[in-house]
Amino acid sequence: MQETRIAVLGCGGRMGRRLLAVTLQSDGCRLVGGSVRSESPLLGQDLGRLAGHGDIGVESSANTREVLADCEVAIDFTTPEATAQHAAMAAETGTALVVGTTGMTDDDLAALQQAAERIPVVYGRNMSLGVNLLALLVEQAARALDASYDIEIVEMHHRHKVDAPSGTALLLGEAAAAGRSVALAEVERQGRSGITGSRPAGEIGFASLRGGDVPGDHSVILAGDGERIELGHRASNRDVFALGAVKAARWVKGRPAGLYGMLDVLGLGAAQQA
Ligand SMILES: NC(=O)C1=CN([C@@H]2O[C@H](COP(=O)(O)OP(=O)(O)OC[C@H]3O[C@@H](n4cnc5c(N)ncnc54)[C@H](OP(=O)(O)O)[C@@H]3O)[C@@H](O)[C@H]2O)C=CC1
Ligand SMILES: O=C(O)C1=N[C@H](C(=O)O)C[C@H](O)C1
Repeated sequence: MQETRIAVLGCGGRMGRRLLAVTLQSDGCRLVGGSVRSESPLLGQDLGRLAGHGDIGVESSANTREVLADCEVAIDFTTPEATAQHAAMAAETGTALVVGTTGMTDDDLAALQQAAERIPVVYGRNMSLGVNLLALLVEQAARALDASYDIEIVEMHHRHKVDAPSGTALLLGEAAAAGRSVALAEVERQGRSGITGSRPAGEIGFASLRGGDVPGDHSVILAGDGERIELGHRASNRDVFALGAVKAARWVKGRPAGLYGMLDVLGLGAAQQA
């Protein structure tokens, strides 16, 4: 099989470095570029060194357009603003995209959708096999149980995470809401404090914890009278996300333009779930 030429946008970040390393170690992949911001102290660094390997003779660049033009698939785990700009550029260069950035606004998502009219884009708020399987189980459990079972979603992440609830928590909330055939926006409750009143039936609650170096823990609790069901996932390192992203990069190469989700990549179902 032909090699997939991959570039990593935001290659100096926590995920960026693991994406470099996993791409370098993956059969059928060639790491051909990486971008950093023009102000970054990591500009011009060898990508192999950034990944914790030996030098590979490819340096980080602040010329994102050139990086995009030189690869077949770009993987983007940066910030919502940067991802929206990268999507517009990738549509111009005709480069396929794999996006893992969370905290995207409706406008940022619209930029991804617009790009997906011209290029194939995989968008996944969690690239691990386990979380995507968990989302299917949550949907099934929420469908099987009536609204006398209260659904609460708890997530914990490292102290550096800037968005809450996590993209994964929202993905799991959407899965639970789909199981109940309601829109999440109609029933979600993000955080509680003060005199909140008693809990309305049907609410889907979110709680976010931050601390230490936790790569990502998620629990979905379905609490009824006399029993409680807990479905959960714990990532023990970031490679589980990077491996999913590189798998998506290999999968998306050569696909028609469109917005795809990790369920498509993982072959877990026809649903378009990002
Ligand atoms: N979908 C999934 O499976 C996962 C998603 N994520 C998401 O990925 C994102 C990144 O997470 P994480 O790696 O922890 O965060 P980091 O802050 O460590 O990394 C983000 C990187 O993007 C860089 N960056 C920002 N703007 C640009 C730009 N215009 N051009 C090039 N680089 C840019 C930053 O550079 P600088 O430092 O110079 O500002 C930084 O190095 C988050 O949204 C997170 O939620 C994380 C893990 C898994
Ligand atoms: O910022 C992170 O680290 C993570 N972000 C994603 C999210 O917001 O769900 C995925 C993973 O949990 C790690």
